[in-house]
Amino acid sequence: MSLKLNQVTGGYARVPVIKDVSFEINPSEVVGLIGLNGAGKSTAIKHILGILKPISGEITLNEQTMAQDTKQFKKQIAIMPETPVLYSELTLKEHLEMTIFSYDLDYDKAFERAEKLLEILRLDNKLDWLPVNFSKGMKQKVMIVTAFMTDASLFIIDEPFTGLDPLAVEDLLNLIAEKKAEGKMVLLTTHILSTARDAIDRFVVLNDGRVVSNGTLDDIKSQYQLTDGRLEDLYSQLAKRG
Ligand SMILES: Nc1ncnc2c1ncn2[C@@H]1O[C@H](COP(=O)(O)OP(=O)(O)OP(=O)(O)O)[C@@H](O)[C@H]1O
Repeated sequence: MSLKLNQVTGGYARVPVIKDVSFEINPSEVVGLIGLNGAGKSTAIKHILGILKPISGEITLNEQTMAQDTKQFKKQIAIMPETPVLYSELTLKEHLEMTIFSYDLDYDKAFERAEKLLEILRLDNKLDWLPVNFSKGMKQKVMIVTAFMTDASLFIIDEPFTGLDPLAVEDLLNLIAEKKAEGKMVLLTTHILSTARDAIDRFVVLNDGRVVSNGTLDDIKSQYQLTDGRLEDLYSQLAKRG
């Protein structure tokens, strides 16, 4: 089981935004995709999800490309998007059911998993609520539930920490650790390195659409000579390198 990006160049309307991007994620690995605003993180994710097609290069998940079996490929990926995607006319329960149907999950087992997640995230008495009733953080929590109730092999979690309260951040970090222990792969993008650093096994640093580093925290610290241990200082170095 692995996700592999092999020399992927791609972008919008055939204008390259990510260039020659290669990295992989292995089972039980949490990879942090990091970089400045506009570095190409979301664009890379859109290629993995098949929303954008590479101009060149290849993406495989568990040795298969999306073109080989689109439905199977997509079923193996769960996404917690940066901006929650909720349907205004569907209740929380109906969102859970939509996930069950789109991932072809066993209804009872998946619903049981979802109920446990709702309890952890303190949303368990809100099954009949509509999105209009949810706060920003609650909407993000719904996205956590719909991602983590699946049996995907790759979990993509895009900038999750900004709208969540400290308890929910801790809950999410615990859920990520659980997935890792189950042998799943996690791709996490965030600017909040102080929160994420202990959860991340390997950092893939993008700058201007290219991978400029791929390594552990210690590798990154030594590459960028972050002597006082502040990982955030990486950003000013990236800005200088432009
Ligand atoms: N829909 C789009 N059409 C054209 N260009 C886009 C589109 N979305 C993003 N871009 C461009 O692609 C580049 C990379 O953007 P991307 O959203 O991938 O960056 P990011 O690393 O995710 O940034 P952030 O940290 O701000 O979320 C930027 O130059 C941006 O202007």
